Amino acid sequence: MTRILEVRALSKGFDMHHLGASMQAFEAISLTLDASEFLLLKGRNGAGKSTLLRTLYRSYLAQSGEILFHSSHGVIDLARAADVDITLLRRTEIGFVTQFLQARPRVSAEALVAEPLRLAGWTAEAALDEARHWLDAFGVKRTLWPAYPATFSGGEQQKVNLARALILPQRLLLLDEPTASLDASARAALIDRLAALKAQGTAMIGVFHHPGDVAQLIDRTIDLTPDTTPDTPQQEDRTDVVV
Ligand SMILES: Nc1ncnc2c1ncn2[C@@H]1O[C@H](COP(=O)(O)OP(=O)(O)OP(=O)(O)O)[C@@H](O)[C@H]1O
Repeated sequence: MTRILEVRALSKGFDMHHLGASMQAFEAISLTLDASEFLLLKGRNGAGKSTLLRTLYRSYLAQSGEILFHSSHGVIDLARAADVDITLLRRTEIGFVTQFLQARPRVSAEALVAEPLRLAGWTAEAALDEARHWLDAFGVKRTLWPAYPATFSGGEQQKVNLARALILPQRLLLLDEPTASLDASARAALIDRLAALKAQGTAMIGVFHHPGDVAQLIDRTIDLTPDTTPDTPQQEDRTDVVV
């Protein structure tokens, strides 16, 4: 078993300056994740699922605790790593998949999807070929490939986003409701891609409104709702603790 992530006593709160108050999104979370494991985060609205994913990705700074990521270069605490290291890891080892595309002015859909490969050293031609393959796999119409995604429908933008986010195998993939508003064939393509990445060793932590979509991928479940007790067999097998 190859360890990918060890989260120790991780907490995150927000200062709400306009109210002169702070609120705790989650507190003292500990978990481990190995290669090829898929961990489902569940919990009621506002339980902190998205905030935990964003804290792991370092979009948010942790309040306390450790996020020990076993990178290909050694163990690094994502809670404390320098921004430059985080940028590099995001390029090569840690992916974040949401339903929202960050379109850029005058960048075509195919160029946007090819970009991670270009940054990884692929030639322009090979990267474009691969990008087109994934745009096709996710069901983006051929006529849209050279167009700018800013004007695409929500679902089309989401498919471009998935192609871009999943084109390169990563060590760790954070999934924040990636199936929301996808049509059935794109959902099937996404699940196929996640299954292939999992088989190749990618570890995944995901939030899904309809976990049934990914039922066959889930190895363990953690409930972030405060005061919940483990309720799945997978959890009882393991020592992960959410307090
Ligand atoms: N940037 C922020 N500033 C202040 N409070 C925030 C911020 N982001 C999230 N919160 C608060 O943190 C709590 C957890 O939010 P989060 O979005 O992580 O919940 P969630 O479990 O993903 O919810 P949902 O199922 O509704 O998507 C909520 O009470 C939310 O209001």
